[in-house]
Amino acid sequence: MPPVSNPSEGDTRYDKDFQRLESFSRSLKQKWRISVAELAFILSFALNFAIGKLLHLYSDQSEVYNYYNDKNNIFNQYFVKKGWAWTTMVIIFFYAVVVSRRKNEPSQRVLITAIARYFAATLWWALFTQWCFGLPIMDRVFVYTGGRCVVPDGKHWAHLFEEIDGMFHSHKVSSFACRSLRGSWEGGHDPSGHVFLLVHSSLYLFFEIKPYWRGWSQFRRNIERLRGPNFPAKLVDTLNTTPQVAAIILMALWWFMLLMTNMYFHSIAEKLVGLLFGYAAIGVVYILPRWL
Ligand SMILES: CCCCCCCCCCCCCCCC(=O)SCCNC(=O)CCNC(=O)[C@H](O)C(C)(C)COP(=O)(O)OP(=O)(O)OC[C@H]1O[C@@H](n2cnc3c(N)ncnc32)[C@H](O)[C@@H]1OP(=O)(O)O
Repeated sequence: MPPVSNPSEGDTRYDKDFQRLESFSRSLKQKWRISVAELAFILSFALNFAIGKLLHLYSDQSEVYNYYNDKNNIFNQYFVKKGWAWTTMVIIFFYAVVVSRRKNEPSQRVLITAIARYFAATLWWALFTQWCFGLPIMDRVFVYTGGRCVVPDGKHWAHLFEEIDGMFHSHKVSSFACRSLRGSWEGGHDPSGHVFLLVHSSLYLFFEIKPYWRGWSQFRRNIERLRGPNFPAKLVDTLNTTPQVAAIILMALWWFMLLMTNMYFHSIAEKLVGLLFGYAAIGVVYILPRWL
């Protein structure tokens, strides 16, 4: 029979651990102005990176190269590749519910600050992945480090391409345009757009929904209400009382897709650069103001 521990001894140990955790949480808040939950979520992307690498190294090849890291998989093509549109839809839905539930309180201030933060996050996403006074930042990093778009036939775009050894090279077209021309993106350091987008979007959603979070037990109660008949009506009801559910589902998908990217695509350095750019704007928008 296993030894039975004295319950009061267990309680004391539990109390001590709890006190330690509380004092860690206090000092984290005082020194770094972030909570344990925020730190855990921020670090979860580094953990994702480590798990992806370990799976890549130690799993069976058939598990590493699976449906979810095929470029044409549904989640990549319809979700990640349109990732900011999904994030936008979820946040609009979230604030629509929040505002509709604040019956007697004015919502103007809440909305104005939420819209300002949304535009700041959108601006950073656009500058990094779409356009930054010409090439987006991720493509600029690539061409500044010696990268080129190489196509077999670039005669029609002579002002953009230079012919070298029968192939056409350009450092003026974006990765998106290069892909459309069926060219290859060669040389240079190519920061991972996927890592950036998935981290940036998850952190943005996390920091937006966090002030409205009522704890896991409330969340569990609302989810448990989904059981039984008439699921669609109950789902609508749950989304109305707990709009965080929509954001959490999207964040779970982003975490999973990030794991696939970490398992299969890009070099370690390229993923780390994507991760740092993903952290950057969120740090400026949500954490930096706490020091002002
Ligand atoms: C309160 C709030 C109020 C709000 C009030 C709003 C008011 C309303 C105003 C509206 C204001 C407008 C706001 C804009 C509204 C939008 O949001 S509309 C815009 C919609 N567009 C999007 O969302 C686009 C999102 N996509 C992107 O940003 C870029 O495509 C990406 C994903 C960053 C590009 O990354 P990339 O260069 O493909 O990434 P990279 O990691 O380098 O990948 C390399 C390769 O590996 C593959 N790969 C990497 N990881 C994976 C993986 N996990 N699985 C499979 N393949 C993978 C990639 O597919 C890629 O392959 P190729 O496609 O090149 O063959």
